[in-house]
Amino acid sequence: MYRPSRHNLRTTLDLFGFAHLPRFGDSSMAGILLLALCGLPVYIAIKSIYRLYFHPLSKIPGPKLAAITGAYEFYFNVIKRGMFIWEMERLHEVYGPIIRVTPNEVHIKDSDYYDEIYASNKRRREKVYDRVAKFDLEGSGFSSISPEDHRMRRAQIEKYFSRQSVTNIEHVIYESIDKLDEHFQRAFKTNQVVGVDAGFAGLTSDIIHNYAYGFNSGNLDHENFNENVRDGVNGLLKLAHLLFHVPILQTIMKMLPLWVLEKCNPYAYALQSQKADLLDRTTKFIQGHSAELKNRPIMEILCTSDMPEELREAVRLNNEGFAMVIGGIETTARSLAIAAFWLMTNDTIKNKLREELRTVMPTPDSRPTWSQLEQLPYMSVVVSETLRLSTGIANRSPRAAPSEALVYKGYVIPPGTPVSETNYFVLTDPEIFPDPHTFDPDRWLRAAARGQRLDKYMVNFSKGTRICVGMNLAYAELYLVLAAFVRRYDMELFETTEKDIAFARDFGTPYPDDGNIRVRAMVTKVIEE
Ligand code: HEM
Repeated sequence: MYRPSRHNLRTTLDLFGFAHLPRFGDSSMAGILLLALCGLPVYIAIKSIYRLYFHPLSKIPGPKLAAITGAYEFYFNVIKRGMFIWEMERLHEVYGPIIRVTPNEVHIKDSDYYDEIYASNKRRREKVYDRVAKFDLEGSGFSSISPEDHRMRRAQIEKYFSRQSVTNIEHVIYESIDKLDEHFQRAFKTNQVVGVDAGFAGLTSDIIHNYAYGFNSGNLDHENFNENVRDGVNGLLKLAHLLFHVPILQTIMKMLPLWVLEKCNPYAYALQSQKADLLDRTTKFIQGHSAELKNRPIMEILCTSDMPEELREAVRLNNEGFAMVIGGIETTARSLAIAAFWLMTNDTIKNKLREELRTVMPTPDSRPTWSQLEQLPYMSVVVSETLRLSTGIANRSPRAAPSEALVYKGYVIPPGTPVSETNYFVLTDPEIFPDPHTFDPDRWLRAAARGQRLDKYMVNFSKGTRICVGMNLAYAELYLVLAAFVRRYDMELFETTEKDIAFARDFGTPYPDDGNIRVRAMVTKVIEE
């Protein structure tokens, strides 16, 4: 067998003009290696000294290690799996309301400062590339960095999520409620345990797939709500910390054939195969294949509408649709599951709500509109309290003010610095929501009677220009589904405790300590009157 000798290899290199390269075995090569070995620690030392004493954020309080290296966050989020949020909570107790959480990012824990960071379009705010890149939604409104790109992309989709547009699709939500009802009725008759969280995820998944892509994801037609359809979204969420710290994995994941991915990582496989399926549908829409529905889905309209050439590319358009799918399933489904949990554990609240619902739902199968339900005072505060305790997005989403120095309690944050708050800290701020972990809808009524406006602190959907585009759909789902749930059945929790819903780990959305959020129940009564 031919083996190139060192001489042969060298001659070849010389021939191709690489004569200047150091030769293996040469003393110069050893010198370079030695320099690299010694240089690396020196480089790290110089960089650390710079970050600690000369960096523009060097005056911001916080642990030295977090100021020196992103490995601090890596340790808590990747090695200890989703625990950096609790470390940040601890650091705030030690260092105060403003801390430097990474070499380049400042975190503030002050519910009254939130609007400064997540500001309206009068004050320019940008997203931070590294923080959105991990979601691989390049070109979508969600992933846009500059306000100009964001405005242009969001303008294409926000009309489909206006109050009026969502009101127009209430029948789609009711179709899914009816299917869920069949499951609950069957579980009652057969005395079987029902996976309430999976049922709600099936419902939100069917609705958003139907509305955005025009097909029924079929979750509610499936006996167990086709639970593994959640794997794609959960896959993305569970991998997000790792992909943030080791971005090359994203590229590798996309390059690997699906069958290899299936063997290596079932979550990554679920994510990539779901995305590939949706891309296929987007491509067909672009080629003019219609979903043959009376109401054309958002993606079909987008793919055939007049928009600047640069916005029409299939992968970009699909990322826009996939952002709706990711945003629209677990967030709302978890809120519904958490509401179900608290309503099952508190008969007084459930009965009070049921009595109020009777005013617009004379029979259990009445179909009140979202707008009717919103006018019910107790229903409204149950929804607010549900959202407060379910958090929605757990991970911080920093903003940078490129042309403005933010000032907080005498600390000047230079323009362009990523600054964040964590929604959970606002939603459980004991100064605003005393006894914050108790499900207490009446707190909203008591505060209103005192003239205090708690809704100012409802940051579940973020604030400012980047506020959730699907907020109206989420509200409509919460109102319509919870009304039907409370008016139609009595349920008892089955092998489910607060531990199964408690926020213990941050994987983008809140996860319990072990596995996914889980609310299982027995239907003890189907209400007839
Ligand atoms: C309880 C339910 C929901 C919660 C708590 C929630 C929360 C949020 C938050 C906090 C953001 C801002 C993210 C950031 O700053 O990086 C956001 C953005 C977004 N959400 Fe939601 N969301 C919910 C439901 C939905 C639904 C039903 C959809 C379906 C369309 C959706 C689609 C989106 C999209 C596309 C964005 C990006 C918007 C933009 O940047 O213009 N979300 N959501």
